[in-house]
Parts: sequence; C-alpha cells; structure tokens
Amino acid sequence: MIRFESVADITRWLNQFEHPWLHEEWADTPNWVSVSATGTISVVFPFAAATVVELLEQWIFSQQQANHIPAEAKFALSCRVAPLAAGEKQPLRGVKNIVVVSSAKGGVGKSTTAVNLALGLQAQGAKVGLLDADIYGPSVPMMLGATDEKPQSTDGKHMLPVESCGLYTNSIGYLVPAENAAIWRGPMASKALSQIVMETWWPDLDYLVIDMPPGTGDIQLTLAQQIPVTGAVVITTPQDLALADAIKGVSMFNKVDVPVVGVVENMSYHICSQCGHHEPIFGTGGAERMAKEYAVPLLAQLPLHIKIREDIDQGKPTVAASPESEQAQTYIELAGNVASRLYWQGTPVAEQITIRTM
Ligand SMILES: Nc1ncnc2c1ncn2[C@@H]1O[C@H](COP(=O)(O)OP(=O)(O)OP(=O)(O)O)[C@@H](O)[C@H]1O
Repeated sequence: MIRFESVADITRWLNQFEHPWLHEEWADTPNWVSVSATGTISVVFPFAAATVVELLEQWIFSQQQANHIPAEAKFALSCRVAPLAAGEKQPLRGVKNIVVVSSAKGGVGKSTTAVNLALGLQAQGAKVGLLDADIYGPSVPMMLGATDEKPQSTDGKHMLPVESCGLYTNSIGYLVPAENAAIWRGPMASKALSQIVMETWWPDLDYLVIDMPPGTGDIQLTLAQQIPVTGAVVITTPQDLALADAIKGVSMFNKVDVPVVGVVENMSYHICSQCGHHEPIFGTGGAERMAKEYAVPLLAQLPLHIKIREDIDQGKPTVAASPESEQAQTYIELAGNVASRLYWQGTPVAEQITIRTM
C-alpha cells in the first residue's frame, strides 16, 4: 500500500491514471493537485472534463478497494476552467475562452454542431454561451426553440443574452428579420457582428462558442481578427470537395494566428434509425488522410442520424433532448476533446474579476 507523505507522492500515484484528454505526468501541472488543511486531496481539472472526473472517481475507488492506497484518504474532484490567452488580444469581459465554429462552405452542419458542442461543454460541467454570428442564416434561435425571444436591455447600451437549454445566447436572428441581415455587405456585416459580441452582457462564462458565418472571406477574417478567439474548430463532411474546402478554413485561421483546435467530420456515417447499422455513405478515410497530411487533429467523426435533424427542428438539440443517446454522447465526447486540446495547446492566464454595475 502507498502511504502519502508528500504532494509529490500523491501526484506520482495519480499520474498512473491515463486518459486521452490527459498528458503524461498531468498531475504535476501547477495548481492541479493540492491537499487541504484537513487532509482532503483535491484535484481540480482546468478544463470542462466531467467525463474524466467520473472515470478518475471510479479509478480511485478501485485503488482503495484493492488496498493500493488507504481507504480513509478523502478526495474532492472538480473542474474549474482556466482562462487561456488569445494572442495579444484583450479578453472579453467575463468570458474565459472563445471557441469559433466555422466551415468553408454552407450546409455542412456547422450550426447543428456548434449548438450541440455548446451543450456538450455544458454536459462536461462548464458554463457556456453561444453566439450565432451566422449572419446569412441565423439558425440558433430556431435550434434552441427561442424564436419568440429578444435580448433585453436595462441600460439601453448592453443586451442581456437569451437563456435557453441552459445556454446564454445571442443571435442576429433575435435582433433583425432574416431578410435584412442577409443583404448586409462585408464591412457592415463585420461591424454588426463584432458589436453583438462586445455589447452583449455575457455572464461569467467558461466558454463562449461562436457559430461563424460559412466561408473564408473578408467577414470571417475580420471577425477572427477582432475577437479574442482561443481556438477554432472547422466543420467538414467526408466528400473530397468539402475536405479541400476545410483546408482553406484551416489556412484562414493560420493566416490570422488563431490556433486551430482541429477538424470535425460531420455526417461521417449514417446510423439507421430502424436497426442502428452504421454505414459510411460518403466513403471513409478522407478526413483522417487530411488530418495526417496537414497535421490538424481530427476531433470527431459525427454520425448522420435522423434524430439529430428532428431534435434540432423541434428546438431541443440532441444533447439536451436525449443526452444518453449514442449521438449525444459523440457530441459530449467532442466537447471534452475540444476543451482538453484548447487547454493543452493554450497558455493559462490569471482569472479576471468582473465587476458589474447593471
Ligand atoms: N449529423 C447530422 N445528422 C442529421 N442531420 C444533420 C446533421 N448535421 C446537420 N444536419 C441537418 O442538416 C441541415 C443543415 O445543417 P446546419 O444548418 O447545421 O448547417 P450549416 O452548415 O450551419 O448551414 P448554413 O451554412 O446554411 O448555416 C439541417 O437540417 C440539420 O438539421
């Protein structure tokens, strides 16, 4: 049996616990493991990682059962998301990390993925906001069943986000009729978008997910340059053309020094709603090849499933509607993957203290 005589003994033992979202020697990262005055060992994950917390809890229990560590050792496991630097840019007040979800072309399921990713981060224990910046097809209000909502303002300058499915959201779609926004030209659209980001009175958030307008043009470039983005996730589908476009998306972020977290292949395979059979109707291996060739991580391969579309159409995305389903689990897994990669590739900075006078 291991007797803990120092924090180093504890971290050496904890480092035996492995998970794809953890690096080797993870427990030695500063501020991760500590011992309280009463002797409780606390492990605080610096990213949204409820899945790993649960697995670590089970591992500790099994270690105690097997008498590898004292049965009376007390543990407190939790997540406290660390804010990460966004290059030289000033952080957005109250928002620890901004993740943009983008695609080089429309219709690949970017918004569906952004909404379910935001809910997945929430399922991993984070407080999450969702900004719909898809000016040409603002779909978040519909996807969250909030089309009748409007952000309120108490000072005439800031907007309070609309709360739906536990997410704090704002969207061009809440503010102007769809046909108005769709005809805005480049500079006007970029200005409206950065205004909506800056003038929303976000509560303290661990992550703000931004559903970007599709494409790799001026609007996207300006947005990526103006907003303090921590990392970008590029959505694609398995067809060769879409993959070629995804490369364009990755290089756009490289150009403006926004770190790319990775690529998500949506509609990777079809899950039959009758028998559960998985079928790769658009072929296989394309995204994996691309990921290897361009050294961009492949974050997830998401299924094409009728329930994903039906849930979204009914205003309750799959992760909220049926969190235990196979489809929802792939989004929750994606969220943990994104959160952990953001953390490991980022630079933690001091937490801001936000004072609000509203
Ligand atoms: N994995 C999936 N399984 C089933 N249906 C999906 C999936 N992903 C997206 N869809 C459906 O495909 C359609 C297009 O998705 P979505 O609106 O998310 O795409 P988008 O890339 O954001 O499009 P746009 O660029 O036009 O905003 C929607 O009807 C959505 O419900």
